[in-house]
Amino acid sequence: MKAIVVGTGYVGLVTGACLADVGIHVACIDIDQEKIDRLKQGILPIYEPGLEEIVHRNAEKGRLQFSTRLDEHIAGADAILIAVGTPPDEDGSADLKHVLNVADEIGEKLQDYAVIATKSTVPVGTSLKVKAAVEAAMNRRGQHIPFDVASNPEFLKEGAAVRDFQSPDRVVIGTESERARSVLEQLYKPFQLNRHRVIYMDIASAEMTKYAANAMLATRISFMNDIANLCEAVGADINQVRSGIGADPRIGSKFLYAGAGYGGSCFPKDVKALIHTGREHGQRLRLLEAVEAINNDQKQLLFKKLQAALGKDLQGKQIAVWGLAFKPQTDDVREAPALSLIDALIKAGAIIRAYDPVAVEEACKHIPHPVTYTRDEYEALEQADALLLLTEWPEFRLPDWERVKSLMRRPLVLDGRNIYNPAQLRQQGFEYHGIGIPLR
Ligand SMILES: NC(=O)C1=CN([C@@H]2O[C@H](COP(=O)(O)OP(=O)(O)OC[C@H]3O[C@@H](n4cnc5c(N)ncnc54)[C@H](O)[C@@H]3O)[C@@H](O)[C@H]2O)C=CC1
Ligand SMILES: O=C(O)[C@H]1O[C@H](OP(=O)(O)OP(=O)(O)OC[C@H]2O[C@@H](n3ccc(=O)[nH]c3=O)[C@H](O)[C@@H]2O)[C@H](O)[C@@H](O)[C@@H]1O
Repeated sequence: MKAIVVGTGYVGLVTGACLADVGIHVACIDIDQEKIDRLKQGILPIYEPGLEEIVHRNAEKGRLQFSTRLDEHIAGADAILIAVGTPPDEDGSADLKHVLNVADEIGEKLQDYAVIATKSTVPVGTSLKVKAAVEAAMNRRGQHIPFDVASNPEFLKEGAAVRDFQSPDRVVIGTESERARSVLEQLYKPFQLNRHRVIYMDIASAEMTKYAANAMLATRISFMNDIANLCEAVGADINQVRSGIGADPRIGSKFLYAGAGYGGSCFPKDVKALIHTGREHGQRLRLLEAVEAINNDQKQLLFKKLQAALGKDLQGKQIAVWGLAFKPQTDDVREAPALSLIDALIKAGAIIRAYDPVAVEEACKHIPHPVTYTRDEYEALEQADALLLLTEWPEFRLPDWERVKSLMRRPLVLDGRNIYNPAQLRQQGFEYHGIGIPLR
C-alpha cells in the first residue's frame, strides 16, 4: 500500500512514521521547506518519546520519505491523509484554510483513484467542503479522476502519541462508499485491531465524534476543578474525593485530576470550535461555555493564591516556576497554564526564574517577557519567594526538600498539579497550597 500524509505536525509525523513502520510506503508532505530539509537530515520538529527512532528506521529503509512536492509522490497513492493544522479563527471557529488549500492542491495533482481522508480535527461538513474543493480544482484542469472523501479523526495524546497510534482504543472511520471503507480497512489492518476497535460510521458522525470526545474530556477536568475549589472552601480533599468517585466504573478513574487548568493545542481550541458550531446552528452549548470559563479562571487561580500568601503587591517578588509544557513528556507549550500565569506575574512586577526539562526553547518563542531560564530546577529556586509547580514532570516529584528550603527566601510551595504530600511538606516547614487541598 502507499499513503500520503499531508502536514508534518504531531499528527502527520506520528501517522506517517507508524504507517511506514508496518510496511506501508509513506510520503510525508509539508509546505514548510525548512521543516522538510531538517526531517530529511533526521531532525524532528517535535519532542515525542519513541518517534525519532521510528522515523530514522523507516527513512533508512526508504519507506518513509519527506517532501514539499505532492505532485512527485501522488501517483499510485491509495490514501491521502490530510493532517494539517485547524487553528482557531478570531471568532473561535476552526480555520479550515490549510485543509482546503490541501484539497485544492490534491484536485490539481490527483492522477488515479485515492481516498482523501481528513485526520485534522474539523467541524461537521468539512469533508463535503474538501470534496467540493477537489472537484473544483479538477474542473479547472478539465479532468475528472474518481476519488472518495472520508473522515478519520485522530485521538492520540502528545507524550504518548506513538503508543496511542500503534495501539489505539479505537479507530473511527467515516465513509460514504464501500470502496473508501475497504481502502482504509486495509490501511489499518497491519495494526491487527480487534474488530470492535475499528468503528465505521457516516462522515458527519465521525467528524462530530472527535469534538465530542475532546469536549467530554475537557468537561471532566473543569468539573473536577470546580469541585476542587469547593473542596478547599469546605475543608474536603479533592484527591480523596477523586478516589471515591473514580471507583465507580460508571464514572471511571481517568481524567479526574484537578489542577492549574487544561492546556495544549486541542482542548481549548476544540471546545471553542464546538461552541461556535452550536451558535451557528442555534444550539447554545451552555455546558461547554461553562467548561471554558472555569478553565480560564483556573489558569489564573495560582496567581490569586500567590497574592493571598504574599500580599496583593507582587512587585519585585521572585517566583520560581517548575514546568512550562502544558503537560509532561512534550515540549509543547501551546495554551499551557504557565504562559498565562507568567504573563500575569510579570505584568504584576514579579521576577521569574523558570525551568523545564525540554520545553524552554518552545517557551522562549511564546513568552515575550524577560524570564530567566535556568539549567536545573534548583537554580530556579535561588532567593525565591515562592515555587510554582505547573507541569508534573517525573523529575519534579521527589526533590531534595532540604535543599529546596535552603535555596528559597520563603518556603512557599504552590502545587498546581497536586503531586506533593501536603502533610509531609508542612511538617518539613513549608507553607503548602494545592488545588482543592484543605489549608491545614
Ligand atoms: N497535536 C495533537 O496532539 C493532535 C492534533 N489533532 C488535530 O490534528 C491537526 C494537526 O495538528 P498538529 O499535528 O498539532 O498540527 P501542527 O500545526 O503542529 O502542524 C501542521 C503542519 O501542517 C503544515 N501545513 C499547513 N498547510 C499545509 C499545506 N497546504 N500543505 C502541506 N502542509 C501544510 C504546516 O506547515 C505544519 O507543519 C489539527 O486539526 C489538530 O486539532 C488531533 C489529535 C491530536
Ligand atoms: O485532539 C487532540 O489533540 C488530543 O487532545 C488530548 O490530548 P493532549 O492535548 O495531547 O493532552 P491530554 O493528556 O489530554 O491533556 C490535556 C490537558 O488536560 C490536562 N489534564 C488532563 C487530565 C486530567 O485529569 N487533568 C488535567 O488537568 C493536562 O494537564 C493538559 O494540560 C486528548 O487526550 C487526545 O485524545 C486528543 O487526540
